Amino acid sequence: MTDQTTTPGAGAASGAASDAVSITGVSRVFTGRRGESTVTALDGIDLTVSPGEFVSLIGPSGCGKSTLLRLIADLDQPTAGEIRIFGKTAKKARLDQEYGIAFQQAGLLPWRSVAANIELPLQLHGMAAAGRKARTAELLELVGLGDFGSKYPDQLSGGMQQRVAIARALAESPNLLLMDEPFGALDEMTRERMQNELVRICGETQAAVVFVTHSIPEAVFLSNRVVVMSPRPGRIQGILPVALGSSGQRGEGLREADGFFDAVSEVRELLHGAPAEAGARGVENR
Ligand SMILES: Nc1ncnc2c1ncn2[C@@H]1O[C@H](COP(=O)(O)OP(=O)(O)OP(=O)(O)O)[C@@H](O)[C@H]1O
Repeated sequence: MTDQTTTPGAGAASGAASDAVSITGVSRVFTGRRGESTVTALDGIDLTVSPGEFVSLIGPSGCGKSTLLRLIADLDQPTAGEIRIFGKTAKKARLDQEYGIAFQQAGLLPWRSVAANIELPLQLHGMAAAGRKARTAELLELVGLGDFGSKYPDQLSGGMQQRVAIARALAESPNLLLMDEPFGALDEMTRERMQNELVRICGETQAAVVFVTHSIPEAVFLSNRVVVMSPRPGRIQGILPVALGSSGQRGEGLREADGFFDAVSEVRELLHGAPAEAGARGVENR
């Protein structure tokens, strides 16, 4: 994870191959079935994410956070503009498995053991059994589930299931993780524990992360930069660098630190700078 005192990648998108993600002039307009109604979900988005950088997207419900993540993941295509991942088109990056994805629902296969869930992408891409076994053991340790490989998803708590999903997303050592509210369904205590875990994992893997959340403290705790989006049409309202130290310095104590509260307030103020009509509905202050 990069030091937050520098803000790598801040400013206009460069499109350089060295950027983990480069988004230039991206818009997404959804058109109704008969072409009569249109929704401009995103308008003129410019953003770069540097290798190893943790960037959160936050904003009112419906401002286009998930749409932006889906465009990066090549699950949808922009109406205008360009997206590059490590210099590749979104499609090429998807085919080359440049990133891992984790969503709110862990999405595990209930009939496969924890280890078999984690090794699925490796199996699909033809890795030999011995290599898969070794890599899976490594990943289980990384997410703190060393003793749970033979269990089945329904024998695990929600937080443990989410850790399995993260391990699976990391299976092929991607340099980029795309996460859409991965902790949204967890209780507050589990959620904070998972945030601590994610900070540690990112420190160890040095993966860049684009993370969608509704929680301001979660965004501040995890991120090098917080991208605040405005209500429809989704635009970037502002980008806040979070100077709270490297992953090693982001422990439990940070949640009580003055700098943490200050950053939370700054994000809140940026959010409230959004047009008052839509307010910041759908954003949690906890
Ligand atoms: N496939 C689609 N067809 C039509 N409209 C869509 C489609 N996907 C998203 N939208 C619209 O685009 C806008 C942005 O949606 P999106 O899900 O990206 O918002 P969000 O910020 O992730 O919301 P939330 O915080 O509630 O999850 C919304 O108005 C939504 O209704």
